[in-house]
Amino acid sequence: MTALQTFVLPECITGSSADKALGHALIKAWQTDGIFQITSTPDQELALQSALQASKRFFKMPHAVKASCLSDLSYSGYVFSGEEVTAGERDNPEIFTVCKDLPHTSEQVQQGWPCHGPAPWPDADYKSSMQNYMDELGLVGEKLLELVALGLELPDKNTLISLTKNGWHHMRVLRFPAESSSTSRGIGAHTDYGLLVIASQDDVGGLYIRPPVPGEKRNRNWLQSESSAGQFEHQEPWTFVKPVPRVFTVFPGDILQFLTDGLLLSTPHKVKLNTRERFAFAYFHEPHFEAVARPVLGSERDTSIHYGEHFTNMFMRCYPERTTTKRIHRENRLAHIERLKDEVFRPQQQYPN
Ligand SMILES: O=C(O)CCC(=O)C(=O)O
Ligand SMILES: [Fe+2]
Repeated sequence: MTALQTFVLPECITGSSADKALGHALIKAWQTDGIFQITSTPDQELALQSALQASKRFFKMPHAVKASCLSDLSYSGYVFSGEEVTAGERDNPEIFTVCKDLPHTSEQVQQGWPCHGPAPWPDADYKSSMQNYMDELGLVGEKLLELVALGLELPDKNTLISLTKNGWHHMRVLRFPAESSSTSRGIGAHTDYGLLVIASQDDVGGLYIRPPVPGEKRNRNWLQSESSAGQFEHQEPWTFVKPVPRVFTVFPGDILQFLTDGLLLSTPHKVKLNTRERFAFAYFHEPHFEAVARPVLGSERDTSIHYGEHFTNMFMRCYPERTTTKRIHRENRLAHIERLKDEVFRPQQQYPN
């Protein structure tokens, strides 16, 4: 394939004909390539470089210090190389995950909601550089969702961002070791769980994505019985995502596939190790924990995904042995999800007239 298509985001989205044309172009790029690039602004680039330097400092810390950045309340924190498994095989990056950073005093943490808690930062400097970068990407995510709504010709350009107010956005910072004589596996083929994946990488290279293939059946990864982990791993086509300075790459996650009834597909991707260590960021722009997503296209409009349940299921599936998962089981924290779903789906009370 030639270079990926690259777009520049406008200052703000008004719904103008230029915005609509851009929205259509983004949709078309995803439907043909599975991914596109966005040119970053100088502020975004500064935030990225600061987060990258801070992350390199973090990963150089002694293993015991990194391993102590762990929480049994939230999935934020350190993931050691080999802890994550995709389709039964160990993946090789070490990772720092940042989920919503909620103080012990917040209502949901006090009540014991699953996945809710403070992020176990190694220090204040790492926290501020990561939060600053995530805030920049949050603005990119919101603009993209407005453009996507316009590109899908939804009657209201706010349809998708109505799901993401106080969204459960999260981020993975990944350090991949250089390949060795025993392995070149980075991460096995998978799809990501949410609406949008906004990724950036250094100059080393290793990410591959699978473009849409006409007639190919794609799994619905949000269903227990249709995990996309490991699918197509050894089957072409895969597109190498060439490192390009000063761009983000963007592709759809599972929830966008669900919302669009498969018009947009959650892009499968995998990572191969290279001859040098590699750093990458994967930012996930997500619905609010309590949001209920229903398809905006297609004939299945009355099906739904409760986002908090989906996130919790996916992380429990990914980290069955993590202390966070064990505490969810031990304290029956899933009962909170059941209660939230009951509140949404309980039939309206009938009053005699
Ligand atoms: O290494 C990358 O570029 C992507 C990482 C990834 O797929 C993930 O963290 O889910
Ligand atoms: Fe991923």
